[in-house]
Amino acid sequence: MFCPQNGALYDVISKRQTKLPLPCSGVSFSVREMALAGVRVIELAGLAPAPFCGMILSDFGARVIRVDRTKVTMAMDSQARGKRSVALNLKSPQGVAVLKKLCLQADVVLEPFRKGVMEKLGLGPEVLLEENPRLIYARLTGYGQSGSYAKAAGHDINYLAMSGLLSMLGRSSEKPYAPLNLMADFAGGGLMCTLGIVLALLERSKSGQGQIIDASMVEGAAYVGSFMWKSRSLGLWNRPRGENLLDSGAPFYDTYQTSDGKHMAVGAIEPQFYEQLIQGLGLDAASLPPQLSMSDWPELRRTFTQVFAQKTQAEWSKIFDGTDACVTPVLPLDEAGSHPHNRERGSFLMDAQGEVSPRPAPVLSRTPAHPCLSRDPVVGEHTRSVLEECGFDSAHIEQLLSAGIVECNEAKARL
Ligand SMILES: C[C@H](CCC[C@@H](C)[C@H]1CC[C@H]2[C@@H]3[C@H](O)C[C@@H]4C[C@H](O)CC[C@]4(C)[C@H]3C[C@H](O)[C@]12C)C(=O)SCCNC(=O)CCNC(=O)[C@H](O)C(C)(C)COP(=O)(O)OP(=O)(O)OC[C@H]1O[C@@H](n2cnc3c(N)ncnc32)[C@H](O)[C@@H]1OP(=O)(O)O
Repeated sequence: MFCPQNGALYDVISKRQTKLPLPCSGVSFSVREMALAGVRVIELAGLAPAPFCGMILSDFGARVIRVDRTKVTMAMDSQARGKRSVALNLKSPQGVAVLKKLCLQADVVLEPFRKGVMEKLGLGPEVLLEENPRLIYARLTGYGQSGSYAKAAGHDINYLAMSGLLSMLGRSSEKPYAPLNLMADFAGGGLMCTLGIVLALLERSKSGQGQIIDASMVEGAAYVGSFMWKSRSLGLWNRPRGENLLDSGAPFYDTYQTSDGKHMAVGAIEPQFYEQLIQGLGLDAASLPPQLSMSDWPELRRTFTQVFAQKTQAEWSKIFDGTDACVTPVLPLDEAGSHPHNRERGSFLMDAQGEVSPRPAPVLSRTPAHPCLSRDPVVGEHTRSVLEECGFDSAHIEQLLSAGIVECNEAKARL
């Protein structure tokens, strides 16, 4: 994979820095070819969702400047690749003036705070859009910019609960559980906000106008889950939680432990795939209850549980690989990248620190993302260079530094 910042190429498989033809185009490329090349983003440092949005934008070529607080030692942002960091005290008028100047030259400002915080700082949309009418002002919150909860604190599980979806997640006779902080923070939050920003950029290319994006994680998560609402008429969710086709109720849509304590995932919904599942398990279909006989699902699950427990995950993978039985190994994070299919596609990358993580998705054929693989920025590492690019002269920068309005940690970054 390629790092636009330092031009390095890293081969994920051999774990060596090397000059490889790029997996997508096979030829060298320049940063300008990425889809978001030239887009300038000001990301105000926040928790998981906004940093994810900033990382996606950076992966696809945007120049993301993350505005960190001063007097913090470590960034909370583990999704910082490709970003530059400016440490700026927004609780000072001079700090606000610096941010305004950065936003004058930006295409996007992304703020992760609860409703009203930016207005309190004198950095609300009215102010920034007045100064830069082309600015796309993205507001990523839990509950949105209106409504009785708008100013309430919360986290992924709260937003997922308010979306309606959490009520559907969990096994029969167990309480609802949140699938990590995936649904509201990331799917309905960071990713949905990214969609909003890209839509607004596209629209601006016709209108020349910026606009405000009110990205509520409650609404984003619910929107991602639209299928749940729109498929109720199909009878997919008529039974209690955990007793339906796709919520762990159906034995042919579930996971099973193997003899080596690992698991296999089974998704054999259609009859023609279910038939191959039964064959792979070595069972006689005639001796089993009908696939869709819900009252027999507990018995069918017991049968599948007993059979899967007889072989290792590798043995079952050997049996089911290459079939349409819809049976796959449940891979832990540190094995997903080395599975043959994922390796063949280069679905995971290794950065300069040897950390493996997913490559950006989706893959665009002509202008693919090429995430930066060098280390994450130190808080305030790029303060001086960013301010210089923005037109601050050295005397002004020194004054801001000595007044503690900004911090510059170039030296620390070189340690
Ligand atoms: C499930 C996830 C949450 C996962 C979080 C984990 C990833 C992290 C949680 C704990 C972290 C670890 C811990 O901190 C210890 C280590 C620390 C070390 O540095 C790093 C490693 C750690 C192990 C660290 C690792 C991880 O980071 C953790 C495990 C979620 O659900 S995230 C989604 C949360 N919700 C939202 O984002 C919705 C919108 N936001 C909000 O509702 C609020 O922001 C929120 C999240 C409720 C927080 O409320 P809070 O009162 O704290 O802030 P706000 O009201 O938004 O106001 C912000 C104030 O900050 C001022 N400000 C902002 N920028 C600056 C600046 N540059 N200079 C000066 N001041 C600034 C701003 O003016 C506001 O001030 P006021 O309050 O006075 O208005």
